[in-house]
Amino acid sequence: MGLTLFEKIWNAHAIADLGDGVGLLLIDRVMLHERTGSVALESLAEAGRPVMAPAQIFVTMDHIVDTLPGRSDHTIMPTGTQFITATRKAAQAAGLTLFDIGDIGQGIVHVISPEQAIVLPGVSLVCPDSHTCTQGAMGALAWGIGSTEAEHALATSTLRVRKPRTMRISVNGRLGRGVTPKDLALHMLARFGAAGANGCILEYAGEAVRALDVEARLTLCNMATEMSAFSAIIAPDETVFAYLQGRAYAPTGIEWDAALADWRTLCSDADAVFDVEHVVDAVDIAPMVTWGTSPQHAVPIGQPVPAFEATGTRDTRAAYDRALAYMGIEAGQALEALPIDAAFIGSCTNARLSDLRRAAAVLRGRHVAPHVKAICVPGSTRVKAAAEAEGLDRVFRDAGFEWREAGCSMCFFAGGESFGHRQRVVTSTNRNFESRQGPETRSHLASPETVAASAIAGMIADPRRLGSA
Ligand SMILES: CC(C)[C@H](C(=O)O)[C@@H](O)C(=O)O
Ligand code: SF4
Repeated sequence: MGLTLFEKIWNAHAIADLGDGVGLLLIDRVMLHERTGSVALESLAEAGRPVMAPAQIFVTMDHIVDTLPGRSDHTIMPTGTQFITATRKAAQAAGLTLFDIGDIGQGIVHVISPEQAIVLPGVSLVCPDSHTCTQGAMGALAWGIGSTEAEHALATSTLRVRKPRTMRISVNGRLGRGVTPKDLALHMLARFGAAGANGCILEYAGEAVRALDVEARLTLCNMATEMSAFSAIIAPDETVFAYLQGRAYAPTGIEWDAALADWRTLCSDADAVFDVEHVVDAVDIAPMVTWGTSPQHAVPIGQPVPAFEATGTRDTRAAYDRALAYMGIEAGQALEALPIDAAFIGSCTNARLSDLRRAAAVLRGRHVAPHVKAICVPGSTRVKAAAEAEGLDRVFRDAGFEWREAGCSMCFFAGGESFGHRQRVVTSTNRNFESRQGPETRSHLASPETVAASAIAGMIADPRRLGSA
């Protein structure tokens, strides 16, 4: 029987079989950010244990750092500065690579890693952050861990891992005009549910996935954690290899040639067997938006809020009622044309250059509705610089968007900056949980072009109706 891509990478990193389905794996890269990384680094230093392989550890400032222009170590979050300074101090003391405030390499951890070829096909990479699954789009085994596990990985370059079950979702056909990988991810969440990939390593395959560029694949894999997957992975191909060549940490010369030969073997064998298989048809998918407080609460924009009976058995009646009450909407109500207070383009899901380009194409020559607070936060300082080099910042600013420094920003309200009480936000992020973007904020997840179209309309809008100006 053939092997899945996951099994090939697992076998290449297995040091010992610890029994009961648990293996000890070699860890090639650890990525850290100031929110959870500081905890791991400090605790390790307190225990007097050194980092085993400092050259394989990369640290960035993204979660707590302000994204306001002219930022410094000072943050709106009262205790935020401590996280930043502690992370810097610990990273410097341990001799780690640090992408600090003001550094071109700074940005959201899952954006800067592919951007600098820190993550490569076939490597094992961990980060104390649940969206580490994003990086599986490069053909790596990359997954989110806790701070204690991060400590272990830092000290030993190994980790105990329970072998996940395997799942493959094959996406046939091609996505239609104006339909994005974010819509595909939300479509799958609506169909399979927030527990749909429970603990599985989820391989995305099929014609529609092969056709995606690297940034689109990153968006798709980003939301696997919202389906409770262990992680996601896509077999690396020429699209990925071309993207990586020449980037900062990519191999060069004969090492590149050797790596390429190895990477070309990284795919699931034709006779590999997965524990679970699903097939999705890309042509069936329309631009999506969420109506509730879980990413699984997603519907095509043109459809009304579904009745409880139509949502399957995933929510209890009480949870469904609570979600609607929280969101201030009713069953059967149209989502399209629902008035909004704010629009947010940012996050590790949808703040790469291609996302900003597509949103800018919607915004060009238009202006956001007067009552809408609209913010764009590039995913990394490099994305910001590249966007500015082609004038996208002007498009956003002229349209009435704030143009920010790179970071997680208002994807995740952690006591810092936020949208106002009960504000309705259309957002390109990945989580619409209660109070995710501020006190009792009402978040509607969507693609960057849907966020842009909605900002202009002042209400939830289908970007296909607006098109490029
Ligand atoms: C703060 C961090 C640990 C958290 C995560 O793990 O994902 C955050 O990034 C999020 O998106 O909720
Ligand atoms: S952008 Fe949002 S989802 Fe991504 S790592 Fe930051 S807080 Fe988490």
